[in-house]
Amino acid sequence: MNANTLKLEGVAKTFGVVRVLEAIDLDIRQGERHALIGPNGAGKSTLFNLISGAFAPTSGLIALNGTSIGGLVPHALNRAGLGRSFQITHVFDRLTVRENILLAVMGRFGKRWSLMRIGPVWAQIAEETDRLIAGANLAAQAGKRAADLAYSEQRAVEICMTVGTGASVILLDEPTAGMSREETRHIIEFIRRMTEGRTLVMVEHDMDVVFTLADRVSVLVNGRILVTGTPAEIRSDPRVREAYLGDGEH
Ligand SMILES: Nc1ncnc2c1ncn2[C@@H]1O[C@H](COP(=O)(O)OP(=O)(O)OP(=O)(O)O)[C@@H](O)[C@H]1O
Repeated sequence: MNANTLKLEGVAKTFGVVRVLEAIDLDIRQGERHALIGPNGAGKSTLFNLISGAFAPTSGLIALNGTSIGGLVPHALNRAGLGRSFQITHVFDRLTVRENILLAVMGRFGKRWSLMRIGPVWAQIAEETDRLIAGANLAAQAGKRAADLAYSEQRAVEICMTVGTGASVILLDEPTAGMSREETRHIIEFIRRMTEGRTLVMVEHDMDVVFTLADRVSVLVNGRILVTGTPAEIRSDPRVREAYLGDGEH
C-alpha cells in the first residue's frame, strides 16, 4: 500500500519545443492540504492540468494510490477518486444551487436525472446535498438559479459540486481568485471543513490563503520544484524569498 496518495516522478511537459516542466518529483500525502505556488509562468497551471488529466505528461509517472493515472481522461480520473474544480466556474447557470449540487451527488451514487426521486438512495442523495448546502452557508440561495448568485457564491457551489462527487483527492485551481477579503476568509473556512479527511491540492496566488490552509507547500520556479515544506519552512527559506516572495510581485 502506497502511503502517498498522489505521486509524481520525473514528470516533464513540453509544448512544441517549449519545455514547461522538467523532472517534477512530488509526493502528496493522504489527507494533507498541499499548495502549489510560484511566480507567474512557473508552470503551476500546467502541472495542475497534468494532475487533473487535462494534458498528458510528455514523460514521467503520475500515480494515484500506487496506480498510474498519467494521461487518463478526466471522467476516468473521477472514477479513480480525483475531483477537480476549475478556475473558471463550471456551474450550470440555469439550474438552481440545489439542482447543481444534487447533480454532482447523483453522479457519485450512479443515479441519473429523474422526476421520480423516491427510495433510500434518493433520500441519501438529498441528505448529502442538503449537508453540502448547509456547510457552504448556501441555504438561503438553494432555490436561486446559479446565474443569479454572486461570484463567490458560484465558487462555493462549484466547490460543493467537486466535493459532492465523493472524490478523495480534491484539486482546486485558485479557489479565492476574484474574491474580497471577507469572501476569502469565509471560503477558506469552508474549504477547510469540506476537505476534512480528504486530500487537497490547490494552486493559489494569495499567500495568506496558502499559509492559513496548507499543511505543506511546493514552490515551483522555472518548471521545477524548488522546495517542498511546511508553511513555516517555506516562509523562512532564503531560496524561496529570492526566487519568489522577495520579487515584490505578490
Ligand atoms: N499550451 C501552451 N503552449 C505553449 N506554451 C505554453 C502553453 N501553456 C503554457 N505555456 C507556457 O508555459 C509556461 C508556464 O505556464 P503556466 O500557465 O503553467 O504557468 P503558471 O505558473 O500557472 O503561471 P500564472 O501564475 O501566470 O498562471 C509559460 O511560459 C507559458 O507561456
